Amino acid sequence: MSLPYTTEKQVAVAAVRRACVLTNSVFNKLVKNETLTKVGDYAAQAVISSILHRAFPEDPIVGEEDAADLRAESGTGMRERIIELANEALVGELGLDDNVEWGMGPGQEKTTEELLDAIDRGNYPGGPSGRMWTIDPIDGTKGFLRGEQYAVCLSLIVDAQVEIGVIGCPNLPVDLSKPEQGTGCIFVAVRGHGAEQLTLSGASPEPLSIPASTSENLNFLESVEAAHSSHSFNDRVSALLGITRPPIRMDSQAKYCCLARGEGGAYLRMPTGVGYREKIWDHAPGQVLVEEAGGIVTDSRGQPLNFGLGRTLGENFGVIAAGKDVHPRVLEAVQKALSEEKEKARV
Ligand SMILES: Nc1ncnc2c1ncn2[C@@H]1O[C@H](COP(=O)(O)O)[C@@H](O)[C@H]1OP(=O)(O)O
Ligand SMILES: [Mg+2]
Ligand SMILES: [Mg+2]
Ligand SMILES: [Mg+2]
Repeated sequence: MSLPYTTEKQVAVAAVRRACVLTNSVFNKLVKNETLTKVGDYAAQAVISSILHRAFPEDPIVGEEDAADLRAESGTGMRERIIELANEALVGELGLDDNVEWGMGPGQEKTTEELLDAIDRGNYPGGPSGRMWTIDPIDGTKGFLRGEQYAVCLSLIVDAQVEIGVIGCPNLPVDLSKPEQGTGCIFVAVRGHGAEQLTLSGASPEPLSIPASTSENLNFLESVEAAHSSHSFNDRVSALLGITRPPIRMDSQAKYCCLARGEGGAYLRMPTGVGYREKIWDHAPGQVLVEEAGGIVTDSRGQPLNFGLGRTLGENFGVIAAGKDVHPRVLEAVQKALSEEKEKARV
């Protein structure tokens, strides 16, 4: 029997690989010299959306970016730059089995209008039923611009359940403890069929599973940006758990990837203020990856993340991702820290 979603998985990995080549070249050509933010985000969404559309023309897409500003822009050459970069990524030879037999070999150059439309195809509002893809072309834009961690993130959601997650991390060491081994990995999970790490060229799959953990070898993975998740809350939870090791801070869903391969031990993301709603593209690929590596992903109340409510996670409050043995302990400590905060606010 063939594995489910074989074509979807191949197309998704091919799309993420091409987008990673693109974002790498955007960084080297543009970001290093001038701060041209958003070029990589637009171009990568155009590439991934074009590849998905060729393979699955009926599938709707929930993408982070839209092309409204880009259509209105004139005189800066930004739009031309994006079109050129996207076309380079679409037609370039990647030198691997780029699935020509699936109709997925290098594509044809596209017109400006076609690529702007491809970006705008990410405007699907989401919802509880049917198939949809989520794209975060560059997750962790702040990390990308700093030359640190970022991720190209793609998922397939079917009836509100994440079935496939693919996360490309061009700057992530193959092994955090052995930086000399080089950087660049792609993480892939198919629901019910495990999680694996590939090289950036899509080769050498290694199965992933989260090892058992104790407080001694536990430390939190958390955002670099204090505005995106509360560092002080994590410090309190660490203290309650007797964790002495400092947190591992990194941008993007690379945190889910590290967790899935046994680095860190828990990813805790608590909101910093009222009002921000987490986006489905920021968590869908990470959720299936961690679950397929044997972990648990919930919000801070222990509720599953709800991917069927539209473009955001709705009422889900915070995220706790951890191995099976660690998750209940973190959840309990989070509850304790939350009730301490409430108590403090009362007096
Ligand atoms: N106030 C906020 N709270 C939580 N996440 C946020 C907030 N503002 C932006 N984000 C999102 O957090 C993600 C990055 O998380 P991290 O800091 O862990 O790498 C980005 O997708 C970013 O979205 P955006 O790209 O729209 O800025
Ligand atoms: Mg993001
Ligand atoms: Mg993004
Ligand atoms: Mg963004």
